[in-house]
Amino acid sequence: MGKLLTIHGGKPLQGRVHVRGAKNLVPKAMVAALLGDRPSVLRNVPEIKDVDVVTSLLQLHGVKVTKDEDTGDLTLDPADTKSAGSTEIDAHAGDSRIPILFCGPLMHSIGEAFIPDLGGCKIGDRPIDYHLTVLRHFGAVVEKRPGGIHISAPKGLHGAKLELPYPSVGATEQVLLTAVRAEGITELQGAAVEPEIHDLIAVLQKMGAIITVQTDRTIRIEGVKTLSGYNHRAIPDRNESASWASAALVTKGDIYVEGAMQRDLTAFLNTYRKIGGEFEVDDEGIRFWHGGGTLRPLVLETDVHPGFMTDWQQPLVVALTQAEGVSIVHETVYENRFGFTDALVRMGASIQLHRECLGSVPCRFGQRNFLHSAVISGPAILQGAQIDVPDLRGGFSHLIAALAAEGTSTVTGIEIINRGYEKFMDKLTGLGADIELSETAR
Ligand SMILES: CC(=O)N[C@H]1[C@@H](OP(=O)(O)OP(=O)(O)OC[C@H]2O[C@@H](n3ccc(=O)[nH]c3=O)[C@H](O)[C@@H]2O)O[C@H](CO)[C@@H](O)[C@@H]1O
Ligand SMILES: C=C(OP(=O)(O)O)C(=O)O
Repeated sequence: MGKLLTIHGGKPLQGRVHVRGAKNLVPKAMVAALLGDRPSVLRNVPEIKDVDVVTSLLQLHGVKVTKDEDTGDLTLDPADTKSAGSTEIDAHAGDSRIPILFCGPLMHSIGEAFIPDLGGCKIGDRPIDYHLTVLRHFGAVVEKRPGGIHISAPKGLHGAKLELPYPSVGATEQVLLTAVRAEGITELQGAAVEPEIHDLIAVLQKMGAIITVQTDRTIRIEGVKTLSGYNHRAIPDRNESASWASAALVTKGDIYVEGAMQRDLTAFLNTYRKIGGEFEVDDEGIRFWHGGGTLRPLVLETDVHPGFMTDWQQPLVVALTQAEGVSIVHETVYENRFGFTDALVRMGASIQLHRECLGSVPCRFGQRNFLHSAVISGPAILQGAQIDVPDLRGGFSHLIAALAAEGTSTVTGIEIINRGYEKFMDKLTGLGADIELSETAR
């Protein structure tokens, strides 16, 4: 049995939501706890599926994970870390990309790791070649096994001079989580510098790591023999914050996002202002609202930090369907992140996809036959439709389109949205959305 969400559109979302720790940091900080010789405490942990998946994987490896029922804080005790069977690991890996980050910590603590084939959003091919290349440079031996890879370090792990072909977030985290306890110095050039990476570095520094971040995307790590635990409050989820901001714009609403942090949303806020969204920042969060009148079209390119984050793109495209005129969006991070626009077109949006790079940000997809640029003409009157959620952000985007549409929409596959949006149904109801949940035979 699956869930069917019925959405009666046309009501502005109004009120307050609380955004907690970032999906793109919390599970990684949980993995970092494996590197310590003492328990760690992680605060501001959201109730999302990716946290459940990592909790199960850590428990399978002998890590004691205890949740404080009042605060939700997690205590992670790695004292009894052990190997786990590949079949069990596979069964618990879920739809997440985090298992690949267990490589370094498990090799340091038990000498080997089985990494299942990864989940995550199907928004491109998402290879793990950078991860495997850097791990081999550290001295790891990688073997393909049914359902995943086995990785070991028979001669130990040593520091390395590394350069990423593209500033991959995951591969940068792979380097950090491996280099901190490798013997000697690691220098990584071409590193990703997203706020979640800085927060992971803060976690590792609390544990005793020595990490320097230079202004030219170079990260230098001096390996240490042992690390202790940490006590850390995770940075708030900037991607969830941006999603609620887009929801306010699309539904002509007014949403105060408690926990939203201006510093990590600079590029988003600039774009929001240019298209006609209003916002007001205070110490606890940011209020986002539709400023009245018509929204303005925009030329936008996604990019690595400090550029416009790819995970903000999908909800913002829904807002651009409501702008008066032609907008152009060039997606340069993932080759296949516009699949969700099919449903928007069925709802009445005018969106054409192109293989060419419609922009100037250097992009790996231009000559490779990927529909990675979108031309959006608005404003469109959206109509309710039947929708099956394709991926996390695409799913949230469909929800806000349906909430703004005339008539009723029915949405299946909403479970995916739990990967990154804590209690999104409760939050939508609290904002006045007219929605009902029922069971379907799917
Ligand atoms: C759990 C998590 O934190 N997910 C985020 C993380 O994903 P993730 O860490 O998977 O994203 P990456 O930054 O690694 O990917 C960026 C690009 O590099 C490519 N690539 C990556 C690794 C590799 O070995 N080979 C390769 O070619 C990918 O296919 C993609 O085109 O950063 C992305 C970019 O900010 C975000 O959209 C995701 O929300
Ligand atoms: C692409 C995303 O996540 P993941 O890397 O977990 O699939 C996302 O959060 O939008």
